[in-house]
Amino acid sequence: MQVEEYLDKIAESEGTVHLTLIDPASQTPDQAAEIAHAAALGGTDAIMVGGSTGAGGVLLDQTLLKIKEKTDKPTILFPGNASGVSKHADAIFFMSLLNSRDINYITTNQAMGAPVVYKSGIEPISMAYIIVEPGGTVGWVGDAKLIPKRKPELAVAYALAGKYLGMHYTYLEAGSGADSPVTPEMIGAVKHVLGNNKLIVGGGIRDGETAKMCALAGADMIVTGTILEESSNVTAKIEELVSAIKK
Ligand SMILES: CC(C)=CCC/C(C)=C/CC/C(C)=C/CC/C(C)=C/COP(=O)(O)OP(=O)(O)O
Ligand SMILES: O=P(O)(O)OC[C@@H](O)CO
Ligand SMILES: [Mg+2]
Repeated sequence: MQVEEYLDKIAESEGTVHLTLIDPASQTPDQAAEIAHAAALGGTDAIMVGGSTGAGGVLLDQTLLKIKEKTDKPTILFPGNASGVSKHADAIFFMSLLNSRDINYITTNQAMGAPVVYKSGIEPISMAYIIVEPGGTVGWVGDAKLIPKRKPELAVAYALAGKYLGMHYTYLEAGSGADSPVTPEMIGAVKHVLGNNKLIVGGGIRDGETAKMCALAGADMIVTGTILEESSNVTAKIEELVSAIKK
């Protein structure tokens, strides 16, 4: 089964998907594989691999290879630029940062990365990437014109544009390590116009209660990264998050 179909099926049958984000720059490949293994035991559905700084090349390849030794969960690239593509992943979130001011993040990195995706045969999953305040490192790196937290209508406008451009997924991003995630009002307003298109929410989600709030507001998939890097018991943390968002 293709990864997109796999994720969509889980969203349908279990209500919400949990995605574990691993940044190859944050630990060794062996440590990354331990986190992925522990996350799989806790019930995560797939492993996203990427970071906004220094996440390409040998470190990315080694991280993916080690993760694949330790778990059968699908691996999905979450690239910060064209160097974030690796043939060792199962799929890639092939995203355009719709509210960037920099054409590099709207189409150029995509053009530079596309031939690598083509040759490697990994599955591209088209995605509209929208960054909301505070935006964190990724907002700065991607030169995003941040969507104000209290302006859901602007997020709705970008999400609709992505949908009409044919993108299957929409990712509302508050930035890795954000103090608080995207508001339920914004999530609900965006999901309302997306209909059956899948909505991913990430940035600043640290506990089951917050994850549940995002899921109830309309998120189809929840991403957590930072909290897992900080957890002493990744399996228990994932169990907390997963049990809060699944039917
Ligand atoms: C499709 C291709 C080949 C490239 C897309 C390139 C685009 C649009 C990038 C968007 C801007 C960007 C810098 C995204 C990075 C996404 C990401 C991996 C963020 C989270 O990484 P963390 O490691 O959690 O955050 P820090 O890097 O801030 O720690
Ligand atoms: O690290 P956290 O805050 O979980 O954010 C995850 C993801 O949305 C970052 O791209
Ligand atoms: Mg990081």
